Amino acid sequence: MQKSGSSVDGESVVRFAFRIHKEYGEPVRRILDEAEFLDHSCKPFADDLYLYLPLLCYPEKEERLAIRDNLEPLLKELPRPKGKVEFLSWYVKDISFDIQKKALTVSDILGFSPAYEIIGDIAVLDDKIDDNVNDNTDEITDNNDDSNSEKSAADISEIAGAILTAHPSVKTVLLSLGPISGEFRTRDLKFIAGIDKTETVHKEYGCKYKVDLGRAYFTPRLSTERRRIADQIKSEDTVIDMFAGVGPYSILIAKQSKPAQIIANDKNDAAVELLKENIALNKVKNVTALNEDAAVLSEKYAKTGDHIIMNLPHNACDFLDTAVSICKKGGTIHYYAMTSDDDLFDGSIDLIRNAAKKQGREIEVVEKRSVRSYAPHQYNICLDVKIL
Ligand SMILES: C[S@@+](CC[C@H](N)C(=O)[O-])C[C@H]1O[C@@H](n2cnc3c(N)ncnc32)[C@H](O)[C@@H]1O
Repeated sequence: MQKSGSSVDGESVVRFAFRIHKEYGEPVRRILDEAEFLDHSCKPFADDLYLYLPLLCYPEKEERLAIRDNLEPLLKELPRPKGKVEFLSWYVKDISFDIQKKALTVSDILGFSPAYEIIGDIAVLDDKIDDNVNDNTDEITDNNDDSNSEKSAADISEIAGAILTAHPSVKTVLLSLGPISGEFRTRDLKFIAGIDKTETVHKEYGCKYKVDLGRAYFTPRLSTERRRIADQIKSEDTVIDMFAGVGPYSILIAKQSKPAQIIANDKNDAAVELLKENIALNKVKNVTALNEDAAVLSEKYAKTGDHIIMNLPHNACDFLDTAVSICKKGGTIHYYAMTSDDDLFDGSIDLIRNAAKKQGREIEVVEKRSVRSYAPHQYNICLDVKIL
């Protein structure tokens, strides 16, 4: 990276800017942010036509080429902005940006860091928010040590107030009364502050998911994992999402990878209702929503899937016979499980090999991943396994 000439003048600072037509602003901002070029200490601004994004520095030639390679396909996909578009240089120097005032965080207000998770405009308070605590992604904010379950009602309402102050976009604070549990992986929630509701719309990688946290499973913590799977899907593929929930794998795949067809199934009626709404909300056409027990999928979909997604980590093993039977020769099963560090992968691989063997098939393990930690020495893993 080359150093940009920058100077501070009271409330503003001079930076290199990335200038792009306003209608392309959000996806471009995301790509530059992912490439870690955005200077978050300054406020982006727009004039009549263009958005100016503050850069930490002027990228080196190779970095500029990489940014261009990432942006060009995306810009081609988006509709051309209306009105006259001048193709000016993306990089402009000596642009003055206002400095972002540092917002108060929840721990600034409270003096400690409670555990909570934000989904859409709802914050869920709990020290065991999900199937998966001790997660090392950054989608949980201020999630450190404390157990909210041991706090008094007054403490809880003080925490809720701090969350509402520190996150102006949060409209509702709920308290999770226990872990995610049961066949449909849902949780009991208690309303604490703001607007009394459990429904919201969560945005992720350009997709919108309507969720109802009381009636169907959803976690934002798997966003990177969902993207990893979507990156493997090709346009001619058939994808079978056996435990689709409200559709975060299927819809991202439909939008990003545009495969021939996606069968998205869940046994929970409420999840499938939301899945259908999410298909409409995201305007994806190639997703078929089913409301079945996954065990019956082999009747209709024998040997049709190029990718079988088995995101039911606590008991995906019970559905391996079905998964093998609906997987085409050479197709891939994405198998999620909860395992401990004394046997992260081998036991699960044996289960998949045995299920394949029963149907006269062999396996090839393509990838073994620890997706996130779940409890001390316990991990949520994913195995990508070809069924030959
Ligand atoms: C861990 S959640 C994953 C949902 C979704 N893939 C996601 O990432 O948000 C597992 C889902 O499997 C569904 N499920 C549980 N048992 C099932 C079965 N026998 N057949 C189909 N779906 C089932 C639950 O209702 C739940 O939505």
